[in-house]
Amino acid sequence: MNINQCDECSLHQQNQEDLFSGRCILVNGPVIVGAGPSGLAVAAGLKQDGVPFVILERASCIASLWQNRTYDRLKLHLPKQFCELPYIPFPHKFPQYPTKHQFINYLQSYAREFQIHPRFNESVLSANYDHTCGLWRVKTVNVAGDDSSVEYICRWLVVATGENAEKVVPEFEGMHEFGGGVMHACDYKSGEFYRGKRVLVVGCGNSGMEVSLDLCHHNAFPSMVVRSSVHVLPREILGKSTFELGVCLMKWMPIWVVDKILLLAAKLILGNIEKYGLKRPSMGPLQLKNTQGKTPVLDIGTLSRIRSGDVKIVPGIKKFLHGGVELVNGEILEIDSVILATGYSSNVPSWLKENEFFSRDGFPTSPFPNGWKGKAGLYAVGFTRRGISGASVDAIKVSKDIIKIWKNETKQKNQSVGVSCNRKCKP
Ligand SMILES: Cc1cc2nc3c(=O)[nH]c(=O)nc-3n(C[C@H](O)[C@H](O)[C@H](O)COP(=O)(O)OP(=O)(O)OC[C@H]3O[C@@H](n4cnc5c(N)ncnc54)[C@H](O)[C@@H]3O)c2cc1C
Ligand SMILES: NC(=O)C1=CN([C@@H]2O[C@H](COP(=O)(O)OP(=O)(O)OC[C@H]3O[C@@H](n4cnc5c(N)ncnc54)[C@H](OP(=O)(O)O)[C@@H]3O)[C@@H](O)[C@H]2O)C=CC1
Ligand SMILES: O=C(O)C(=O)Cc1c[nH]c2ccccc12
Repeated sequence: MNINQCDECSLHQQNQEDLFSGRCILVNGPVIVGAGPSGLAVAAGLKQDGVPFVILERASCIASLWQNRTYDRLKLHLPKQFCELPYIPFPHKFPQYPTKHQFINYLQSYAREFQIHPRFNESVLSANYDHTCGLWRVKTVNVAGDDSSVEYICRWLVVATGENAEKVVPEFEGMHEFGGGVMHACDYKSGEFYRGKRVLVVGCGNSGMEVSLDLCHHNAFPSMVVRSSVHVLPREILGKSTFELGVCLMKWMPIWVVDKILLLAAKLILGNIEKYGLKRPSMGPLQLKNTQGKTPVLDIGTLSRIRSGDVKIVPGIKKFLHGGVELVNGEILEIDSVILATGYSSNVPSWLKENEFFSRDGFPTSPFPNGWKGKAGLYAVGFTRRGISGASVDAIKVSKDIIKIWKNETKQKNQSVGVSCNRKCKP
């Protein structure tokens, strides 16, 4: 067997064609899938203690959600202290709500500081636990052109592919007859391409709301589909972040009481929003986020555009027609373009061959704070439905746990030098 030590990432490269049609690489440490904030935070923790690892990233850059799949004017909507990764704070000069460019710059210097070098353009196709040898087998395909595949073999597998890995694109009757442009919000960059156009924005989460506002800024005419209900909260209450207020109150009282307080404040500040067609869910905003992952809208100005009539609220879609749409109330709207702000899903079930730790929706079965560690060296980071601060909490726990075991195992291995490993991996 030809085993090479790779200096860059402490890999043992094993050129054994009979194991797998592509290359087979034995990793001395964890494989981390995803180089977004979650993957980077785990990597940083490991680096600090000298534990080697490999990060696999399907895109050609770190934080691809932020770099490739968000619109130009996006800002963080939680205050900066809730969006920092462990170990390195944001620069002091950052505003309360950093822009996406500031956030990306921070993540890039974070990766530089910890010398994190992901293997870009490697999309993980499958990961199986091999009971025979007690190791994970992670297969990737190179998506940059040559389609070559690699199998990584490792003791620990960290899933950091995110809650927003894939866009949700619903099917609508008559969509192919529509004839105008249709794009998902993740491909929307700016309203400048929609000047003077009638745009149907499907969905009223933070994406739908913010895309509609951006369209207004560019003199387009958005109609936003609200098919069920939505919680809209002011981003600030009496000058203090609503999110921060919620976090503070939750230390002292049950979540449903906090929800009542936030809703009362929202009513005083925003008035009755139901009269605009924005029906509120029966469950409170934080409880809904915690149990179903539905994020409340933190209003950054769309509501005043709804009040003024610049953003029209419309009910659910019945079907698309040529150059228009029929709504469930029978109304027919003429439109030029459609933006699907219909959300995202986890992609874990498509590649992780495991059915205990992760459920079929691609989230860990155990809720926060217990969803970070599975069996047989499997970990999850960034599936807490608590944004970047939740991911940071996970990342610290995961890296500490792996460091502890890795150090123990390395010590034992060093103590038993000369004893050869009799574990075998079958192809
Ligand atoms: C528009 C938008 C704005 C947001 N704003 C905020 C905010 O202000 N504050 C906040 O706290 N949270 C916010 N969030 C929540 C968001 O989930 C986090 O900000 C953060 O990006 C999560 O980091 P992550 O690393 O877990 O996931 P991601 O950032 O999605 O990173 C996952 C990485 O995994 C890669 N990947 C996925 N599948 C594979 C595969 N099979 N093989 C290899 N690589 C793979 C992806 O390409 C991606 O780079 C926002 C989300 C969105 C969509
Ligand atoms: N500034 C920021 O920081 C921003 C943050 N984000 C975050 O990104 C994440 C994703 O947000 P977002 O992209 O808004 O996704 P969400 O999942 O929050 O919202 C999806 C929306 O699409 C609607 N929808 C889905 N399918 C259909 C359908 N077939 N017909 C009509 N409506 C449909 C949903 O309605 P229903 O509820 O009825 O299912 C819902 O209103 C969130 O966590 C959000 O907070 C997003 C934008 C900006
Ligand atoms: O922006 C997001 O998607 C987040 O997940 C951040 C977040 C976590 N918990 C919340 C509660 C209310 C609004 C946003 C969030």
